[in-house]
Amino acid sequence: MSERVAIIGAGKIGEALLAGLLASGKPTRDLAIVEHSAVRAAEIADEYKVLVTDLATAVEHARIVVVAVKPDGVDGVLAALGKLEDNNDVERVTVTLVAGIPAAKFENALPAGSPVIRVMSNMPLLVNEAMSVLSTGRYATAEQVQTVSALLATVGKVMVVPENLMDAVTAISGSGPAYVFLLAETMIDAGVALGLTRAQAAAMAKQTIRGAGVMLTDTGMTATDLRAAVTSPAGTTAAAITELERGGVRSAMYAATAAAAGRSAQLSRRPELEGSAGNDGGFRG
Ligand SMILES: NC(=O)C1=CN([C@@H]2O[C@H](COP(=O)(O)OP(=O)(O)OC[C@H]3O[C@@H](n4cnc5c(N)ncnc54)[C@H](OP(=O)(O)O)[C@@H]3O)[C@@H](O)[C@H]2O)C=CC1
Ligand SMILES: O=C(O)[C@@H]1CCC=N1
Repeated sequence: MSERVAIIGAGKIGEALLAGLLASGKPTRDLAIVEHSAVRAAEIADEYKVLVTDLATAVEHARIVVVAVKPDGVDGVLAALGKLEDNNDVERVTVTLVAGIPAAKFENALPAGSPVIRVMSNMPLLVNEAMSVLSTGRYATAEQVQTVSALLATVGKVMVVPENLMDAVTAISGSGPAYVFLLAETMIDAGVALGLTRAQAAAMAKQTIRGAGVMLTDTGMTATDLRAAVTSPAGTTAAAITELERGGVRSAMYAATAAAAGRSAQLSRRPELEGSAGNDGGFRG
């Protein structure tokens, strides 16, 4: 893959994408970063030895322009992209990683017919284990979808869905790593409460979640069958699961993901709400 990629916004997800692409072998010369914050820009240039530059320079030869700013920053990016002279000799595809914002918003602001692909990826980009889910805008060609899919396949798994599923995707795989990290955090605290040192509990929780994750992806067994395999009749796991059910773990997950999907839908109508406390209680991923 030799296409030059410009990433606008080198925050948490922009950096994760950058780091993942570099780790997967993409040459530094094929990447360019645009970052608002001068401090952050200097950190990224220092850490990754990559070109951090202005929008016009970054976009000039880019085949793929990735927008990785918060929803309330999209208008600013689109205004700046709209002011650029389109003297590119290659056709450019805009990839938006922004939660909640429809591809049509980009298509309406960019020059007529501009190809746009909306992607919900997730933080494991950083370790080349992302789940990236694409939906195709009105003007993106099959070849462009293939190009972007191939790029994202270097940093994890890729799936294509209709855009009306993107709020659900955001709730499951976009925000999903945070649910697992919360579980890990809680298991570690609970282990300390049971008498383990924090280091012991952390090592056990991390390896247990890693091992369970590999079993989920690599054995071909369902989550239900795997859980049953661990649960001996009248054993310790059954005792634990009885308490998790009593605590409403399933209904909490349904409610949590419904809240995330609702928030994504809300952002599509009111991106300026991003950053304000909504039904997520103000906690941010
Ligand atoms: N974090 C995650 O796990 C995931 C995030 N996303 C999506 O990715 C997007 C970014 O999220 P995240 O990385 O967490 O947010 P961050 O706030 O960490 O990163 C956004 C970065 O973009 C910069 N920025 C804002 N406007 C511009 C601009 N016009 N030009 C250049 N840089 C700009 C910001 O600078 P400054 O702070 O100075 O404004 C900031 O450094 C969001 O839309 C989110 O929905 C999607 C999937 C997962
Ligand atoms: O919390 C958020 O809004 C972003 C989108 C998915 C993960 N983080």
